[in-house]
Amino acid sequence: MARTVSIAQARQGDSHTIQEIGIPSLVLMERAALGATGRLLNGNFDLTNVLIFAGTGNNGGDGLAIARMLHVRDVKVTVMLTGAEDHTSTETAQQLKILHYYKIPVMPASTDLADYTTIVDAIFGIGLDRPVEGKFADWIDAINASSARVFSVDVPSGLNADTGEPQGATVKATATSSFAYAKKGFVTESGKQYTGQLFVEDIGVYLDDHYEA
Ligand SMILES: NC(=O)C1=CN([C@@H]2O[C@H](COP(=O)(O)OP(=O)(O)OC[C@H]3O[C@@H](n4cnc5c(N)ncnc54)[C@H](O)[C@@H]3O)[C@@H](O)[C@H]2O)[C@@H](O)CC1
Ligand SMILES: [K+]
Repeated sequence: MARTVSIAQARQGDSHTIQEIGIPSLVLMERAALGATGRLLNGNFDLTNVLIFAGTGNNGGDGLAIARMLHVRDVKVTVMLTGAEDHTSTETAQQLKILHYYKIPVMPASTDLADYTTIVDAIFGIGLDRPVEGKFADWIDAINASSARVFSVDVPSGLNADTGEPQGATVKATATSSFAYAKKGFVTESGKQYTGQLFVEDIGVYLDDHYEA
């Protein structure tokens, strides 16, 4: 079985790579998005009308980079953002700026998802830190109820990546691209029901040079 890591290990791997090795965060994000975009382009997804459902953290930033990579390949893509454009992480703000250059439509999140053939779930990754409730739960319920195929970025949003237990409303994905390593929660009986087909993308983060799991 492929190696799995805890959320703490995943975070440690990212920060070591960025801060000590010196590979910029946006480079890791670009590699993550390239890997995921390849799965979307080469997998069994109807890319007629793609929605990127993006959060304001770096998981959302990955989603925005995927939006751009699909757009330049002539895929029709729309972005829904769960929060205000001026309340995003640094990397996600940069990805938004790039999207605006390309004039890719960005709109506030909603539950009206009927038109989309594929939904990319980039709401929460390993930064999930509390149960999913309120409007976030409404959005995730709408994603799960839609007829679109759902592709999750790094972690199905709402899933506790350590335990594989849902933290309130949780996306049930058709497929998930996880970055660097699969997460421990994905191989539990519960977690397996949420990831769908699991891919692991090499983004240039390797734990063995500094950390014994
Ligand atoms: N540079 C890096 O560290 C990399 C990060 N990557 C991506 O970044 C993700 C982690 O990014 P972040 O640490 O920004 O975290 P996330 O983007 O997973 O989520 C953080 C945001 O969600 C909010 N949040 C958490 N739980 C919530 C809840 N229940 N209801 C409402 N809001 C909630 C937090 O307040 C925060 O604003 C990874 O999963 C991966 O997708 C990748 O781009 C690879 C490199
Ligand atoms: K996600």
